[in-house]
Order: sequence, then structure tokens, then C-alpha cells
Amino acid sequence: MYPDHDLLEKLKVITIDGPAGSGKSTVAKIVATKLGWIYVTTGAIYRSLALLFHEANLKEKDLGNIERFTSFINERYRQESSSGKVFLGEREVSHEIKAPHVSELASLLAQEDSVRKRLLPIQRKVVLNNNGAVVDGRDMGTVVFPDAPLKIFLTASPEERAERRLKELHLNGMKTNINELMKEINERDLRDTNRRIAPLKPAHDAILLDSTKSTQEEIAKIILKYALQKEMIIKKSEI
Ligand SMILES: Nc1ncnc2c1ncn2[C@@H]1O[C@H](COP(=O)(O)OP(=O)(O)O)[C@@H](O)[C@H]1O
Ligand SMILES: Nc1ccn([C@H]2C[C@H](O)[C@@H](COP(=O)(O)OP(=O)(O)O)O2)c(=O)n1
Repeated sequence: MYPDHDLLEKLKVITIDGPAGSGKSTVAKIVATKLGWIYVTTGAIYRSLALLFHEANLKEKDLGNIERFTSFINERYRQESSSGKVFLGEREVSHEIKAPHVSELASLLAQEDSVRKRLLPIQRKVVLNNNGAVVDGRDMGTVVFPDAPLKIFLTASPEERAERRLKELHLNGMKTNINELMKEINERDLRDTNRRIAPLKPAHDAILLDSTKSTQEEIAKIILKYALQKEMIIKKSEI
């Protein structure tokens, strides 16, 4: 018999990091639904903060009141796992946080140490309060969940990513064109990759997947196969 403290349960977290529009949240949702786990898109937390800043007419350097804003997020932020809808209290902000100006401000705020420090425990709390989670973002595998047993780094060509985002924004009634969007995505990727703190990069033990020519279902299947290989899950037929 082992003493209790020798029994460690595997962290039930799959991380998916990657650049804008690579399909992280879509795939995270499919995998989580298959496993009956929650999925958490951490970009939506950064985006919610950016929305609040934008509405208060603040810029990324106006960090004097950051504590007030992050406390508000801590108390009110909620992502509905079944639908992916994002709420701040009773207010649904799912579409507003996707607007290009919010994307840009989220990426600018994400460079700031004081912002990342305060949003880190919020991300961990959401995930660790649940029994199994698929989480996506930029630094899930490197900083937020460095001990996750399965880490994916998902990419796709810049052209494909911009096309996908364009379709999505048009579906949500937002006007933009492919050139503007390519520029916004490229600038944001460059900033997210080159920032000093928690930059976008694959963890040393991450599996690299390219979704340019694969459907979201195909990518989800590959991830589930890795989860089986790593014995994070077992087939029902084996129980
Ligand atoms: N493999 C794929 N093939 C085609 N379209 C995809 C694929 N994965 C995601 N999409 C679509 O691309 C858009 C961006 O995907 P999303 O999951 O939001 O990316 P990310 O979370 O990496 O920014 C969504 O409209 C989604 O439906
Ligand atoms: N874990 C995270 C998640 C997002 N961010 C920042 C950087 C990103 O440009 C913005 C928006 O992230 P989000 O994942 O929603 O962006 P995309 O949907 O991939 O376009 O937030 C981050 O720095 N760290």
C-alpha cells in the first residue's frame, strides 16, 4: 500500500496553443465535447478585458486601474462550455469581443506583465475547478499548464487563417476585407510571438499540427488519438 501522498492523479488538461485563426477553439470544443470535459478559450478572457478598456476609453498603457478591471473579470467572467458563449455577468459579449479593434487591444494588453500576472490565476481557477478541460491560447503549454500531459501547437497558413476569420466576421455581420484582416492578423502574430513575457511558441514537449488542409474533425481525431496513447483516456470498450 502506498501512503496517500504518493498517489498523484494525472492533470486532466489538454493544451492547444497557436496563432490567430489556426482553429484552436473550434478543435478544443470538439475534443472537449467528445470527452465530456469543459473547454476554455483563454483568448476570450484577454478579449473581455480589452472590451472593458475600449468602453472606458482606455489604452494599453492606462494600467493604473488594472486591479479594478481584472477583479471585475474574476467575479463576472463566464464561458458557457456547451455553446462557447461568453458572458460578463448577465451581459453576453461573444460577438463584441471578436471585433478586430478588440483583437488588437487584447494583443497589446497581453504584452503587459501586470495584465498577465492578474489573468493567470483566473485561467487556472476556471480549469482546475472542473474535472477535465481542453484549454486554448498562446501560453497554455509553456506557462499556464506546463505540467499538462498532452500539449498541441496548432498552425495553418496565414492566408487560410485570414480567410477563415473573414468568413466568421461576415457571418456575424461585421464588415472588413481580406487585406485589412491579413494585416491585423500578421501584426498580432508578430507581437504575440515577440513579446518578452509568455510569447507564443510551442512548448518543448508540444506536438505540432498543421490544419491548413485538414478539417476541424480530422484535427480533433488526431488529438484524441494522442490522448489515448498517453493514457489520458481509455476506450469505453476497454472498461
Ligand atoms: N480545420 C479547419 N478548416 C476550416 N475552417 C476551420 C478549421 N478550424 C477552424 N475553422 C474555422 O476558422 C475560424 C477560426 O477558428 P477558431 O477556432 O476561432 O480559431 P482560433 O481559436 O485559433 O483563433 C472559425 O470560423 C472556424 O469555424
Ligand atoms: N493565453 C493567451 C490567450 C490570448 N492572448 C492574447 C493574444 C491574442 O492576440 C489575443 C486574443 O487571443 P485569441 O486566442 O482570442 O485570438 P484568436 O481567436 O486566435 O484570433 O489575446 C494571450 O496573450 N495569451
